[in-house]
Amino acid sequence: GSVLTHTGACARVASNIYSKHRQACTMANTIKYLGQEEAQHIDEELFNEYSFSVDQLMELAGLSCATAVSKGYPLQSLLRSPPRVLVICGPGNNGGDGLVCARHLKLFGYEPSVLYPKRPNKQLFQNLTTQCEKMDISFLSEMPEADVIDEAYNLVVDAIFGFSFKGAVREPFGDILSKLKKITVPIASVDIPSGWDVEKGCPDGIQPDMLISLTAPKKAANHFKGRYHFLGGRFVPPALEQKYQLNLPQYPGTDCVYQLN
Ligand SMILES: NC(=O)C1=CN([C@@H]2O[C@H](COP(=O)(O)OP(=O)(O)OC[C@H]3O[C@@H](n4cnc5c(N)ncnc54)[C@H](OP(=O)(O)O)[C@@H]3O)[C@@H](O)[C@H]2O)[C@@H](O)CC1
Ligand SMILES: [K+]
Repeated sequence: GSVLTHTGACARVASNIYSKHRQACTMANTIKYLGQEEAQHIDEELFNEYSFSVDQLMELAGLSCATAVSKGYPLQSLLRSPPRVLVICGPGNNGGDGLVCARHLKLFGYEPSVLYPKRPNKQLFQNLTTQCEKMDISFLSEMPEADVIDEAYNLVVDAIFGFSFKGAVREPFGDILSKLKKITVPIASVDIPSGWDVEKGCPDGIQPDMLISLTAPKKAANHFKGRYHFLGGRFVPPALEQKYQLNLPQYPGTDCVYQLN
């Protein structure tokens, strides 16, 4: 009896080790980290060939970001009450993801405030702004000092720049990023840590605690040293995934995020 039990236990341990090993190998070998141009091509293809609208994908991207935040920083774990979160939105679609994220964070019970200093003159972004305002999400008129952020907020969502960022940072974002370098509360970056080169990263840039890669990680994610790396944006059609050999991991059940580490 005891021999049989022992054999069974060994087989279970072995199969466990094997499946963990296989999981680790699949992870290490296959998920593709995209270059800037490749990320832009996939983006164009989703809209032009697959007929998605920006609103659709942005909603799923922003929902993924809010979900990842709630997994990494659950309401009951926050040190400051009320559960304030500062969401900083940039002038492109990364900023749009931030607005959607703020709205979902509010629905999840957080108290988001948005800083949105450069607003594009497009209906989509005006709508997202109105939706936030109607949900009593406050918009700040200027970037708070680093010590004020540390006192008032539990974390900062960085939705300033995504995969179209290029060149030297222009104002007012230079000032905003230099303040973000001084804060001690965690930063959760949407798609790419803002100010980082999309492929090479930025050793003296902001150092987020969380990165939410959308669609697929970008090469800059190789330089991410924070605690939580999530994959979100569960909207990639299998044919597109195959064409670009993205080798995305299997999202668990119906989850909209996958924790990479
Ligand atoms: N298919 C997908 O994968 C999906 C992608 N989605 C999301 O979209 C993101 C990509 O969005 P994007 O292409 O609109 O560009 P983004 O990175 O937000 O920045 C562009 C803005 O920044 C500005 N800017 C640039 N450089 C600058 C500088 N040095 N200093 C200052 N400003 C600078 C630039 O200004 P401009 O050069 O035009 O004056 C422009 O206004 C992607 O990362 C993901 O988050 C999801 O929503 C849905 C599905
Ligand atoms: K970002």
